[in-house]
Amino acid sequence: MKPITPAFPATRLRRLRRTEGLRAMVRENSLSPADFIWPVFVRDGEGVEEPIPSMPGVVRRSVDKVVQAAREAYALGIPAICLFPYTDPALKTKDCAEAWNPENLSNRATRAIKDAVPDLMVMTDVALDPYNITGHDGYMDETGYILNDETVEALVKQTLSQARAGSDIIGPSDMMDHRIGAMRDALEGEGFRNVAILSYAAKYASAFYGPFRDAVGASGAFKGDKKGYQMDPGNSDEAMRLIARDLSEGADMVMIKPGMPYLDICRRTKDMFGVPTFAYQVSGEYAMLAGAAERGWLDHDRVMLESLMAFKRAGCDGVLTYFAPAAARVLNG
Ligand SMILES: NCc1[nH]cc(CCC(=O)O)c1CC(=O)O
Repeated sequence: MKPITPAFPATRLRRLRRTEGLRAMVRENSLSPADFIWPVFVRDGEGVEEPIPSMPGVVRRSVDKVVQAAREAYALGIPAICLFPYTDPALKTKDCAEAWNPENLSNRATRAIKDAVPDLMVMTDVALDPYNITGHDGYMDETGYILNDETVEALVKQTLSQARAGSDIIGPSDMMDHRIGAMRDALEGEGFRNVAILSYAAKYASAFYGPFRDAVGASGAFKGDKKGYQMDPGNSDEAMRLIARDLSEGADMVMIKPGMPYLDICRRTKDMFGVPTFAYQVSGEYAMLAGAAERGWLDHDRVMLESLMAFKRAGCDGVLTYFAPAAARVLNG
């Protein structure tokens, strides 16, 4: 694009900024509740909503409360909810078998939501960390290396158990090589032709996940970092290779994560591939904004909407955000 800008005063760019009406007419991007996927933390019990101190305004919900949240999301026009289980430490094992237990929290919540609000899309997370005694996303050998192919086998079992429970969208967040191809084959093999995969394709080894690890109870046992499988924050070309690879293995949509510090990657992805592109505004991003707003240092609703608009401007079709219900409420007036 080559803008034509005659000399002043023929051009006064402020003319179109004068009133709200003019600004609305020429606004290039818009936000709507349909842009959001709402990540929700699930725990056991009944009637429970337990605050997460590092994420002001976010709670862990028992399954009945998750169903209530799902009804609320649907009424607000949010198309999808994404489930993250807080697993009882007693259920964490070396083989992570709870990950594919048909009766695990994630599967119970999926069935309950699909039963109560069938038109709300349920997205489920594939990775071993909520079930792993090490807190890592995959199996570890004696040297501390995260094993790829053995982990992919487990992820396939987890994927199938989520599909059987009724998950509409599988979200692999593990960053193992070839998991998308393996999951796609397994889904086709079991007749789950229309289960979509939203791949966490470019997921960085980020310090912004801290509050999330508290929220799912993965912080305790976790030692070290995830740099051996998640991406180096210095890389951008590698993100394009990962996205190309995941698309070629059968991902329907791709995600960049975290969001705000990686908007350049979102834009590159959209320009290069033109596929449905999502970003995850992660727990640490939420904590920065919500925490500052709580102290009165930032205007909560304004920074929320501005940060979400940035994703649309960067080319994203949608964003996973803990602000989803609050933003939808503001947008719906
Ligand atoms: N598979 C783990 C997973 N899935 C989503 C998040 C982070 C989400 C957030 O911070 O909001 C993480 C954390 C991690 O990789 O350690």
